[in-house]
Amino acid sequence: KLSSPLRNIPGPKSESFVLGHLRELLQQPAGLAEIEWQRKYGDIVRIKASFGSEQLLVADPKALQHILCSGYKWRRSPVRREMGRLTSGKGLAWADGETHKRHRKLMIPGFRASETKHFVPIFFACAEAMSTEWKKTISRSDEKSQVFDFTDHLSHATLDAIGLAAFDYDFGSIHNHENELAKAYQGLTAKAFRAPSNMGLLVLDLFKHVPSTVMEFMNDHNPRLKALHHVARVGNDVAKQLIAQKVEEIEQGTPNKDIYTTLVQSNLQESSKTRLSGEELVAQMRNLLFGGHETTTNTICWAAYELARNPTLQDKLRAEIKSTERKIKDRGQSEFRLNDLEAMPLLNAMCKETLRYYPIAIHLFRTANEDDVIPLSKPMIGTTGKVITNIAVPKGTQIVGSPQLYNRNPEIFGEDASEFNTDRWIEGRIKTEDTLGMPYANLVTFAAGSRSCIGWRFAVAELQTFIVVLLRNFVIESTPKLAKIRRESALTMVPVIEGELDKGTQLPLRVYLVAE
Ligand code: HEM
Repeated sequence: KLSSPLRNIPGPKSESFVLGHLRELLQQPAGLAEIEWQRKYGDIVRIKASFGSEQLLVADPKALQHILCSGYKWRRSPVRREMGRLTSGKGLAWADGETHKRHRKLMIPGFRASETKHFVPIFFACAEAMSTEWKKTISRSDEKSQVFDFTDHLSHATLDAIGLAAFDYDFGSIHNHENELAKAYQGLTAKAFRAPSNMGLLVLDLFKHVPSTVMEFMNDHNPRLKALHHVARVGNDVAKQLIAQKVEEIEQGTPNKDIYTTLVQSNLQESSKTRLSGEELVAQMRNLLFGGHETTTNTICWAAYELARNPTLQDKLRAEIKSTERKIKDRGQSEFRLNDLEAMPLLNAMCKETLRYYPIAIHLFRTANEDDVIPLSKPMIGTTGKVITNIAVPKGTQIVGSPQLYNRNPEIFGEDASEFNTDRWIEGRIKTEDTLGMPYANLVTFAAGSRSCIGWRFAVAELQTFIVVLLRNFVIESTPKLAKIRRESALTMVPVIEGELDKGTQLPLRVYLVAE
């Protein structure tokens, strides 16, 4: 299309006019097509959405930083915000512009480093509770080891962790699988978003032409979304009870240290103009549950997957854990604090490498709210052979930011960036100068800018803790099915087994007790 403002940007031809590249982007194993496109066309690729509409796949560091850190010049795309509303109500992930700024300001205090350190004992308790269950199962069997599906067990343990840390709410999910809220949230993303049909992809893309009120009405009355409607009802009821309880504790002068209490407390101090409404407060709770549960479950799973494949790395990490335990004992204490976790070089290399290689939030969808010029890290050759140093785009342009591609940039992460290798962090082979405003380790896994992940410190501390607890208790071993594990695209990047997709997320690993 000659009139297209993006016509000079190279990209693949699409085989389907109706669906463009949506199937390659959203149906295939996460990243497969993208990696191929990057290899062929570079860090900015023009791809098609439905009926010939165009979007840019962006992995260029400077372009990504420009877009993500533009304040509200580039907005989270309306369809993604609607997904935020469906999963969590009109809270932080849905809010836009000034409303988003207001929500975010009130949510931030619960996520500072000073708050995160209080959550570490909770993470340890949940990870240990899961380990105790595993030890019981192993001791009851005739074998010295057992195969556990990590996706299932970790999802219970991390649900308990987010419940206690964020709300002081005990799902009791490790021991009891009957809690209604827990059941509603278990595997929600995979249930709601895995393997969308061609029709599903088309409808999702066409929503970009539909006004948000119409989109909301259609979705609220769509019987196919009943799992999400159910989660909304159950979540709202629990959130209302929790708010009443928090307000009472604050009034009695006995507030807890969870994230939700901090939010309710900050909100009480706000002026009536900026204060969050009851509906907005309720939505924040569901935002935290949705944003903070399956994301961490799957990230810990991918870390365990890499550990199972690499016994030497496990041994080295276990040695680092043992030596830190001795230091903690020498100072008369018994358990790790946040400082101890952060002072462990290999543990942190493992966390960074896991988050680099498995950025579970697969895409960052943004729409230009005004005409703009996107700068590039390095010039590229356009389709006409002309050198392009920046890209002028009109208001309404859609981009898909790709953490998977950015995180594999060899100029930042080294020539072997397409492999999992913790050494790159230990040896300091990462380009850290001119970091792009990414919150953690120069990675775009948690996005960047005004809509970056608010829970990144929470997520990193939880990942650190679960690796420590898993490895001080167990040796993790591969199983024959490991060769068939693939990264499935389900809004987040989840492990599934080739040939067993109908079983949903799975990661069966063999676990032995660690020798004393
Ligand atoms: C490894 C774990 C995690 C990853 C990789 C991750 C990644 C992300 C990314 C990429 C975004 C931006 C999405 C976008 O703009 O399109 C985001 C937003 C968000 N995350 Fe996380 N996240 C993780 C864990 C958490 C945790 C533990 C919490 C809460 C306890 C959380 C709460 C949120 C919320 C509320 C937002 C919306 C922020 C806003 O729009 O202002 N996330 N996350």
